[in-house]
Amino acid sequence: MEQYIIRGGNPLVGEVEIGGAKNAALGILAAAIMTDETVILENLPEVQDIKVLLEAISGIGARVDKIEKGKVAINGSMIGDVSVEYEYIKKIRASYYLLGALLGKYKKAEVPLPGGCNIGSRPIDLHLKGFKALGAEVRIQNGSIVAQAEKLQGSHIFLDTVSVGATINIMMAASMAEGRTIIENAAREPHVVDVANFLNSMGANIKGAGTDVIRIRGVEKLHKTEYSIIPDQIEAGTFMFAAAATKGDVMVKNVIPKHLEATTAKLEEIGCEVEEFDDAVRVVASKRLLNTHVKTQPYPGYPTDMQPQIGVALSLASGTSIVTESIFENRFKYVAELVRMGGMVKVEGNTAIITGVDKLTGAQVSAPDLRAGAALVIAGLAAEGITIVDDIVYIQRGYENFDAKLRGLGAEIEKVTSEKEIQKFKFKVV
Ligand SMILES: CC(=O)N[C@H]1[C@@H](OP(=O)(O)OP(=O)(O)OC[C@H]2O[C@@H](n3ccc(=O)[nH]c3=O)[C@H](O)[C@@H]2O)O[C@H](CO)[C@@H](O)[C@@H]1O
Ligand SMILES: C=C(OP(=O)(O)O)C(=O)O
Repeated sequence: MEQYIIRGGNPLVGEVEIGGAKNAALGILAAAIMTDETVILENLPEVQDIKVLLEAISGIGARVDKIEKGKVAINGSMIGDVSVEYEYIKKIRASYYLLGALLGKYKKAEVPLPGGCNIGSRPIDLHLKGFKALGAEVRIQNGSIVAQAEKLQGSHIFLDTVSVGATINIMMAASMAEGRTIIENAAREPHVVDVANFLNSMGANIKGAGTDVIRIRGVEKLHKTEYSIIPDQIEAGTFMFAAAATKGDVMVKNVIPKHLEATTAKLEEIGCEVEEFDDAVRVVASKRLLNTHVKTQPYPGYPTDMQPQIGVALSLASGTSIVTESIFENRFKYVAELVRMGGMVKVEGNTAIITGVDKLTGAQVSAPDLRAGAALVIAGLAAEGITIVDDIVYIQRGYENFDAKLRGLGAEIEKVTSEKEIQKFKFKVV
């Protein structure tokens, strides 16, 4: 079992390059099989979730050729099977995008109920409601969602809750439906826009992505394209908070600063300087962080995927902060681990009350999920002494070369697999 071992206390200083957005890439990979022509994708992050989805796509007969790092060619003309195997699906959430993609293209799909991080109950009723509104018959059978239709017919769909997954899934299926679909109360996340731009580059007709009303005129066929995925705003935000928590000075490169506005605003509120460039942001934290209140919201609000990272930074701020999680009911699992490192945090319902402490101290902790795991790494980097983070498989779902990128900023962090390696790290002279 791989673990991270960290000797905390070094301010992070230097430059870090951000990769492609995992959550955009997952939607785009699924959408890429909707044409029989070859699609070339660039800036794919080399993370576990992407590997799993690529395997699932090959598993149903699509051809996947790696051209170079982060660049693949996908050809969906040979898909012979519209039923996806559970082996792939149980590992990731975004496997549900194969439903919208296969239903749109073949008018039939069979995909096991998805996995992903255990951050809440995560229903997919809105995805299914959307497919039904497009005329599909949808049923759950032996643990799988089976959706099929004679033909898909455009429809007017109102999403009761703002859902990234449902918006993208319905958008994909509706792209190949007959007539016009309107999605109201649509999610506005940058990855929704990226998937829409990608589909449009394949010949789809989608307007309004990035607003809460998306209009789609269905087309019969989609065609080949070459497309480069947007930078990952959550990876970028994670490094921005790592800089803040360690009182560092980090230039986060290859980002779209506009996508980081909610994160930037909070960093400024807690006393960091954030300088914006065309495709980079620099975060400088020269004094003790200040307390604040934050509530997670759909984009352009503060992202739930950045909640654990700000929680850890606020545990080192002066005064009391309040963090409210309004998207998922189970996203405070890092708190128990943070308390073991000396954090003073109390969770009441969907709120964490954080009393800032002067310092955290290293401990052995477990990553409970992807972003909570990354946040515990930040805690370890800021803490005095040695921290060991277990269950880093969760972190590897969404961060490419996390430890190497952190080492590039002066962090002392290693990926280890044995007690011997841990001892070697502990006794390394610094
Ligand atoms: C692979 C991927 O892109 N994952 C992201 C995606 O997850 P995911 O697409 O699962 O999240 P959603 O945006 O759908 O969820 C938002 C809220 O809607 C609820 N809901 C959702 C669908 C549904 O059919 N019914 C329903 O009630 C959820 O329980 C949640 O409370 O967006 C989340 C919110 O930004 C992020 O935290 C995840 O990292
Ligand atoms: C929760 C996340 O991913 P998933 O929805 O795939 O579990 C995430 O990216 O933070």
